Amino acid sequence: MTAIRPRRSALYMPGSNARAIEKAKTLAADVVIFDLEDAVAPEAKGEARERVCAAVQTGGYGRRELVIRVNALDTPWGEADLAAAAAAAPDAILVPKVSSAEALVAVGRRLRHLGAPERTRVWAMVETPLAILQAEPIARAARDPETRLACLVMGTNDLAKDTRARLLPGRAAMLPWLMTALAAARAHGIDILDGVYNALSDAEGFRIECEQGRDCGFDGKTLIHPDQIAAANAIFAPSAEEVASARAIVAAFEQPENQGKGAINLGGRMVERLHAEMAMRVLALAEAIAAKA
Ligand SMILES: CC(C)(COP(=O)(O)OP(=O)(O)OC[C@H]1O[C@@H](n2cnc3c(N)ncnc32)[C@H](O)[C@@H]1OP(=O)(O)O)[C@@H](O)C(=O)NCCC(=O)NCCSC(=O)C[C@H](O)C(=O)O
Ligand SMILES: [Mg+2]
Repeated sequence: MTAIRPRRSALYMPGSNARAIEKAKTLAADVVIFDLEDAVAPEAKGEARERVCAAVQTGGYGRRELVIRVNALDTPWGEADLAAAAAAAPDAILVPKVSSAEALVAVGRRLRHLGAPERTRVWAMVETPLAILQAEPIARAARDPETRLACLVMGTNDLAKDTRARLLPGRAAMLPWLMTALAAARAHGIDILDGVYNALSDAEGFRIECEQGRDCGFDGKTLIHPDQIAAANAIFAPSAEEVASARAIVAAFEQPENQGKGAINLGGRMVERLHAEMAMRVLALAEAIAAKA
């Protein structure tokens, strides 16, 4: 099994907000996303680019994964963002409004041309109606090493804007699109993060939406405020009961009497070898989270 990198909580912050960029060094988010796109006004784009790239190069963020969200390449800022981000060498560059696999191939080529280090991966926002319709080819681009694609990120605000679907409790309208993107990501072995929850002060609504995202299979949730980090970290981590159950399943299949069996009875439940594989992933994720502490 490849090493797991926990991505329970991915906190966006405007690249124009110096206080937030500094504060992120002390926050328990697994991922810090420095935004140069929608959270930054056009007149502040240049200054934000410089501030964000300097912060990434200077460091001080410990084990947090650092991601720069650039403006789309067809905007007046995209090319300069990509060049500056490539030189800053974050863990990943998040590309917004991706609607085709070809767009990712073009970004990958530009990054190679710019000399971006191999360790800098590409993440793609899934936030246009076309991206939903093209989710499988977009995720399949991860099989082409030139694209560097490692993770999809749902952009539910843009999806709501472009489709006119409403972001209501339960997300009935969004669920088919969330699951389409999730199936595409899983089919091609990459991670996928759920969209943001805009109601900053609604802790209960946020908890419910995190649990829904976790139960849908997302690896974590994108966040907009530090107050959302603790709940996301707890909900997207395996619970103590899940870890205990995973240990029991792995131990059961290690028993000599179960060596040749594909399915066993464990405490009144049928458990198959696929459950042992799932259990090993739960244990690996729990270990990776513990190693961060
Ligand atoms: C939403 C906010 C504008 C709220 O700001 P504010 O009211 O100022 O927050 P607080 O006063 O409660 O802040 C308390 C302290 O926390 C720091 N803070 C706040 N937000 C962040 C953050 N995101 N990261 C780091 N630190 C943050 C404040 O500086 C305060 O610190 P201190 O001075 O020490 O007390 C604001 O939270 C915000 O700007 N959030 C992020 C907005 C953003 O990045 N949006 C773009 C991404 S969302 C998106 O585009 C999704 C996708 O593309 C889609 O289509 O769906
Ligand atoms: Mg968006």
